[in-house]
Amino acid sequence: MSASYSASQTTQPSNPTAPHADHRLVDRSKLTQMFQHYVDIKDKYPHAMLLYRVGDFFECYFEDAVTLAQELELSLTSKLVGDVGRVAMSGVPHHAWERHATQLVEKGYAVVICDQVEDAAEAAGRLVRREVTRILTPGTLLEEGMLKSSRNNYLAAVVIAGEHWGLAYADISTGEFLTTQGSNLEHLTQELMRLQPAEVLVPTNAPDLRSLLLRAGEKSEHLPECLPPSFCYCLRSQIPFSQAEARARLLQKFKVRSLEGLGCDQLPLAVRAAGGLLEYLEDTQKENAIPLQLLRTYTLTDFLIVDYQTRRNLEITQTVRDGSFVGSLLWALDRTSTAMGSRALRRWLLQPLLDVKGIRSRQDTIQELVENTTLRQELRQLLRQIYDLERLTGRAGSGTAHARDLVALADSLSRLPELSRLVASAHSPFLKALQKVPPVLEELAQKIRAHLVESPPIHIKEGGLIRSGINTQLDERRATVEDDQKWIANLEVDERAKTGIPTLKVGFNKTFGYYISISRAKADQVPSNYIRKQTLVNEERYITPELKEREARILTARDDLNQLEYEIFVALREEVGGEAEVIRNISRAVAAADVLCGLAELAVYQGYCRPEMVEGREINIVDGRHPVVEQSLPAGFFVPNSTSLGGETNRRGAENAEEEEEKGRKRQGERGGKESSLIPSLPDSPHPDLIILTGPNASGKSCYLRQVGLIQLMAQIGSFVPAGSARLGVCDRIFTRVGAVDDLATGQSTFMVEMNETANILNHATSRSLVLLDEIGRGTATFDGLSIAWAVAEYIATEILARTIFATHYHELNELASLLPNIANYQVTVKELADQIIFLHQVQPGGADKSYGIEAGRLAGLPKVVIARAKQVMGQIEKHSKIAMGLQNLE
Ligand SMILES: Nc1ncnc2c1ncn2[C@@H]1O[C@H](COP(=O)(O)OP(=O)(O)OP(=O)(O)O)[C@@H](O)[C@H]1O
Repeated sequence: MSASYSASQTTQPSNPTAPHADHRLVDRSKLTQMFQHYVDIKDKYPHAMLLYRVGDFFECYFEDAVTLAQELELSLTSKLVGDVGRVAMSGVPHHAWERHATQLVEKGYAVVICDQVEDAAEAAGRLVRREVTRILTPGTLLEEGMLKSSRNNYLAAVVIAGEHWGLAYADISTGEFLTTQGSNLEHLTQELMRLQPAEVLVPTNAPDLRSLLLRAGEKSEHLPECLPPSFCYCLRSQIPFSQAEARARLLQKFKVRSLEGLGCDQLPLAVRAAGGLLEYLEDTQKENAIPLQLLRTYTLTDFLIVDYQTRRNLEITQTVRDGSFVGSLLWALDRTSTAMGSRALRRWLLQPLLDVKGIRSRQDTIQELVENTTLRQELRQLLRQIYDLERLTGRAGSGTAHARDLVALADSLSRLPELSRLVASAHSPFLKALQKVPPVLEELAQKIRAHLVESPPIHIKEGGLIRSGINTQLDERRATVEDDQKWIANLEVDERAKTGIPTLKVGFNKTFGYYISISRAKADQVPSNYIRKQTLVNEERYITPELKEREARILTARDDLNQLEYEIFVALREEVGGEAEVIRNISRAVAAADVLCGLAELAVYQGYCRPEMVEGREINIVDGRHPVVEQSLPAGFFVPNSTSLGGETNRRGAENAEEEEEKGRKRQGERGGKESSLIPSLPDSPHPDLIILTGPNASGKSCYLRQVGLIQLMAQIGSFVPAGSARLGVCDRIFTRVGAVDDLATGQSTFMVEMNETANILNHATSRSLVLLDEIGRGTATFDGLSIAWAVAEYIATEILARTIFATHYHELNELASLLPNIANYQVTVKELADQIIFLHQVQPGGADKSYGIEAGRLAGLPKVVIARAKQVMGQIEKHSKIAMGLQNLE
């Protein structure tokens, strides 16, 4: 049973006079009609928080009341219900439900909204009609206030069969819907970590087949162990995830005869996951038909693979230290002007490209915008006036948009023709995509503007939305109401004249409606047709039959008017929803142009260059900079450094990874699993495959290492890069092994974490990969560590041939370069003065010939004798540690 439910489940209090706090334990025959309805609904959604509309409040009763009060720190009261006695109760004002529901969803609860769907007056004495109008779960949010504008909110579904898996995900607020399949569970984990879904659906054999929501970190025997614990999971029935049902559902949803066009015909697990996800939406979104885009099938290997550790180490979307956005690569690069662009940039950074053509067309667009300053600036200005078209459309399509959303949508749509005029003579692909605006969108924008007033109210059932002249019936009703209102407005003047009471007033309140108010001192002067309704301290309130008649007319006419306005609005909203596909197509183009325009702006202001993307394995960066550190230092303080790795001359490896794996296997076989040959026949090269990078603490090794990784990653999203110039071959993966932290959650030691990560790299890297290793072997005894570091570097340089930078304090590793021609030594230089070390942050060829640890100890104030002794010990160690020579003797 889910903890979200058990948290809300409270046992019957031992004190018989305490309010009931478990709806299952009351005698239902004794409940009032409304409460019977309440418990019926609660039975249907036992695992969700039920917010039940009563008048101006959404109320919770029984166990939900207790949970609501606890979770949102509200007061818990009770209500006397029929003959069952008191029932625990708490609630929130109806206009604030979104805020409170958001908090509950953030805490991992599913929330069911049961609203009044008719006016209390309409019900005229019988029970007001109430229906479940919305079910909110973390992955199915649509409301503006509940979503972060700069990131997608994904709902994912997984199907696992042995080592094979299917994964589908959708952002129902923007309509994206994708699916994929794989055969290695580790890849599933990595993909989930990339997506960071708000909710993950998992088919299960759990006995209770209704939705069970497990909050992040919560355990369940029904949850497959391979799934990372950091997400919110929803356990679902197996049936909609079956091949037949899932397939049928997809065919029906997308009105296609076969799944071939969607690309998943031959991917049964991908189909099952996507079908299961669709069923969940049907189940939770009720009549709100979510406008999803056509399902797209993708393959993990279509993109540069950046695993979770690497994304974390390179601080792509958040910093390692405190998980903040400020200081991350995304923070440094984001100059977008729209929410859509901001989300797209995040997606691009998490899924860089492999396809050189795709990269170049992004570069071409950036280049055009870099070169054409006026175009860039005008484009940015115009983009700023475009609201979140993707999400506004989503809300229109799902019937949750209010009138202000449609006005914002119309405003944005009417910017599109301006946008198209602006880019009319542009020639790069992503700007050309904006040149044609489907005429239907202009018409739609005009229609919305023609129908809706300029600043409509937030509530859509209380009138004041629709302009006059749109609907004759509406105009007639309005005229009647206005006439009657005029009559009432004149009444005060007329009655004052008639009665001779100058202080007479006409007022209105919710309980009595319209009334005539007269001070008590003048009460003896009231005419005989006045009927006294209420006596206050200083005044008497009256009505007249004529006033009441007018009032009834006004109120009914106003209700009718509001209803008619609502109907016109809903029809308009549906029309907008009907164009979701067209709007979203252009939104995607706007988002992409926004990202590229932002990257162009960045390139200009930060002095980035267009990297030349080449076919080979080359990574050639002249005067590269770290994009984030550079921005956090005063201008001109960052010291640029160059990098040259993996030139053509080193290409001993095969063209593609598969061939390479095969070669690797052969190599392994030839040696009968023996250790690798120490001196491979590699030609000398100015572009090594592996750089051993040494230098004192805080000299800039980590910074340099990351800068190379970030430049490569930026290049593969199509961005310009912080360098004087760059020639870059496309990488298939970037690996990092950086720093050392104990993984307390899994109880693994620093050293084990480090070894696991290193093993992962050695087992998966290819000659097309970029490997960044920062300190290997520090978490164990020095000799163990040094030996492992040596063997790892050697293995990479001889067997894998991945482009690698290996930062280390073991300057003994510099000896490797004398053995292997594709290894080069680099050092980050410092200037030593008598009593201080000056960091130059310059990376230069050559290895640091000494470790600065003892020096650092001296500067820190260690006693002189300790320093002197340390130097003696050091001398001894060095004397006996000519590793290369020793190993050669072994051969
Ligand atoms: N190229 C550079 N230009 C200017 N400042 C730099 C440069 N590289 C690094 N720095 C500064 O030096 C600081 C230390 O750099 P970094 O953490 O990379 O050192 P390190 O050699 O890896 O140290 P340790 O061995 O202790 O891990 C950085 O925070 C940065 O502010």
